[in-house]
Amino acid sequence: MQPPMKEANQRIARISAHLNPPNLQMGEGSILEQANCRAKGGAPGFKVAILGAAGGIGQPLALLMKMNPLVSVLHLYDVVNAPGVTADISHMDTGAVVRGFLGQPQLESALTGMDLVVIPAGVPRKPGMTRDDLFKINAGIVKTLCEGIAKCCPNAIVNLISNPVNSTVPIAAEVFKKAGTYDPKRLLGVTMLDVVRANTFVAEVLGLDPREVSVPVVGGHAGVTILPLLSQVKPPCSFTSEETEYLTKRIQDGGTEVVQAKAGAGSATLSMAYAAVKFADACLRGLRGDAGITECAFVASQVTELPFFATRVRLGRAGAEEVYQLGPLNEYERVGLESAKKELAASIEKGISFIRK
Ligand SMILES: NC(=O)C1=CN([C@@H]2O[C@H](COP(=O)(O)OP(=O)(O)OC[C@H]3O[C@@H](n4cnc5c(N)ncnc54)[C@H](O)[C@@H]3O)[C@@H](O)[C@H]2O)C=CC1
Ligand SMILES: O=C([O-])CC(=O)C(=O)O
Repeated sequence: MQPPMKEANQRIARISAHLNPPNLQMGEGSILEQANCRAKGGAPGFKVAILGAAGGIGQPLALLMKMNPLVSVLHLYDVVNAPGVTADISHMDTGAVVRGFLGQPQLESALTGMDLVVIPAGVPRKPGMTRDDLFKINAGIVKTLCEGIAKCCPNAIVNLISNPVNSTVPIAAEVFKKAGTYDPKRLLGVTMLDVVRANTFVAEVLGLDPREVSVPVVGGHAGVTILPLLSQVKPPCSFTSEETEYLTKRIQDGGTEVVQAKAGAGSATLSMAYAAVKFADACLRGLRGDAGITECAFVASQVTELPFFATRVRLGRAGAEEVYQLGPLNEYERVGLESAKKELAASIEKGISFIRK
């Protein structure tokens, strides 16, 4: 039976009133709450926030997270354009309820209650720049966002993408220490794109499907600190010294390859969103209690003398529950490790002193 005309008109008026752009800047009164819809995000799953959700990485990342069945609530935060991205993504007929948050005054609402916070906020490189050149701007952005996390969701797992990762992870750790909320297991620098690239490039050389290949990449996430362990590739295989040289360099320079190809229009966004979702999904499966989830990440570590280092970690309910050792290295990798540690030490120190100064 059709509702009476007056009631139907009222219902339409009530919903369309909430589709005005200002009301899409959701926080307290989300579009769903205001329109009194039945969906409240109560489906089983995890609550995930993306900080920097309107950016080159943030948008495809939001799209892919909205498709992830482990996500029940997806908060999209940015200092620009969050309402538009939120409106767009929220029309996808997948399970996660999407809410948007715009600007610093809505950061706390964006973060409250989150299980996982993914951070791709900050400026990307242009040709000729190193990742370290981004420190000046991104250090402050990461600091502010992590202060919000310490206050509103101190137990959330944090996936930090913003560059330079080798310094932003130490920055985040210092912010959390200052706030008294630091749990090293819950702070993970995302180096998954290095692994994704390594799998792809190694598969190309071997003539295999990249899905069958697994390459551990250790160290950090910039230039020589990115150290693929080609002696530990699965399935077991061997490389000529030319192949080793070519693959190591290509993996280390993968980011620069994209920056140059984009010629001023930014750095890797689509492959990064893919890698970020692959990593976030592993974290969520760990949170759910799945056994045997391992990925490489840049974490607090005792594997070397440095306080942070990327190796394979086991992901569980508490985050990075176990940090694996490097395993046997060949001579080429031992030399690479020394160069990686030298640069890493300086980048880590730079991040720490940014907060302690
Ligand atoms: N870890 C990794 O493997 C990779 C890291 N990156 C890094 O990810 C970062 C983002 O890259 P893109 O998405 O390409 O840049 P983008 O410029 O396209 O997007 C960044 C977004 O962050 C937002 N933002 C700026 N300040 C913010 C704040 N205080 N709070 C919240 N959001 C803020 C911007 O409004 C923008 O929407 C860069 O630092 C880049 O170097 C990029 C690729 C790989
Ligand atoms: O190269 C960049 O600036 C972005 C990045 O970290 C990557 O693509 O690996």
